[in-house]
Amino acid sequence: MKGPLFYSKILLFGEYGIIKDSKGLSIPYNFFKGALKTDENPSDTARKSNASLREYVGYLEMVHKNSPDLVSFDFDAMKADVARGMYFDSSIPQGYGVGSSGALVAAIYDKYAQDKITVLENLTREKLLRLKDIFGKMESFFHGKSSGLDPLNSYLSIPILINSKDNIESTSIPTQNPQGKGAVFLLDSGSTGETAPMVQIFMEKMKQEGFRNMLKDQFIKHTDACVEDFVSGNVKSLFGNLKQLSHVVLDNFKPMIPAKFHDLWKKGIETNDYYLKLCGSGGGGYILGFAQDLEKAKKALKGYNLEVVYNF
Ligand SMILES: Nc1ncnc2c1ncn2[C@@H]1O[C@H](COP(=O)(O)OP(=O)(O)O)[C@@H](O)[C@H]1O
Ligand SMILES: C[C@@](O)(CCOP(=O)(O)O)CC(=O)O
Repeated sequence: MKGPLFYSKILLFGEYGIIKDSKGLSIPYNFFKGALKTDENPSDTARKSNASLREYVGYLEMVHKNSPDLVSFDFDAMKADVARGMYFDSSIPQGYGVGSSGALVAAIYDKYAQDKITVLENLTREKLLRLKDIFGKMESFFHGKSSGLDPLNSYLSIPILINSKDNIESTSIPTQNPQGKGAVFLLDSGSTGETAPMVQIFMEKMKQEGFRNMLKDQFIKHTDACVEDFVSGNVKSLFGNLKQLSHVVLDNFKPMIPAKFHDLWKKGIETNDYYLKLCGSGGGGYILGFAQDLEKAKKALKGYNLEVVYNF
């Protein structure tokens, strides 16, 4: 893969909550990546990607028309490249919660945005927020309401901490301990999920007062506590809060958890061998797991495909 590369991300905490006003923490995941490319003899996948970019150009024109002050692009170059068959050559699985659309959005902004905010300049809080706004609009094409955090993470390739809607910063996370027994891992659900309908379900649920209260008093409370614990390296407290978060998600975000994982999710909470949470919008794709003792978790999850992404 040539050209600037854009990586997948893992939203450790904050899915759905960050659309409202929770904290969030997102880290680059360099295992998967993508770049814009043009081939002499495009494959079927390349053609399909190109067709989707064709539609995307029209959407971006509309975004620019509606909000000319937000962002503008070199549309002539973009259209010419797309007509020549440009596509997003990407190993990032789609609908797996690791930000395939985010990386694509970051790549398009990087190549075609005018007066773009670059990675090299001093990224003040204002610039980060502006980028997040632009990316939120750009990514909406792929899944309706978007916080813009996925493309921001992919564009900057650094961990991003969301303190609240209008307070975000780049951050560092505690260094990994390769000898540590604890781990964060991805669990492959074996099927893809679709972000758009999941976000739609969430927005529908938000019309109910009971759900809104649960979100504020439980989901966001535990999410915020997890973010604080993770960033400060407070592992003991983190696992207490993770258990509560896992529980609240199982009780209130059932459509986002593939049915065949409901029992496994519950078993983790009961045995404390591991705690599961959503990875991105859910509905399929990856599920994110946390274990204090990875070997124990592996035994309990025998037969499932685990990919370790962080060691405590
Ligand atoms: N390589 C690609 N080429 C063209 N479009 C892509 C590519 N990768 C992702 N997309 C677009 O992004 C969508 C998936 O993004 P999304 O629903 O946000 O899921 P996720 O971010 O979890 O992968 C796809 O349906 C497709 O429209
Ligand atoms: C559900 C949400 O909070 C995260 C979505 O992540 P993904 O598109 O599934 O990678 C939406 C968003 O913040 O853009």
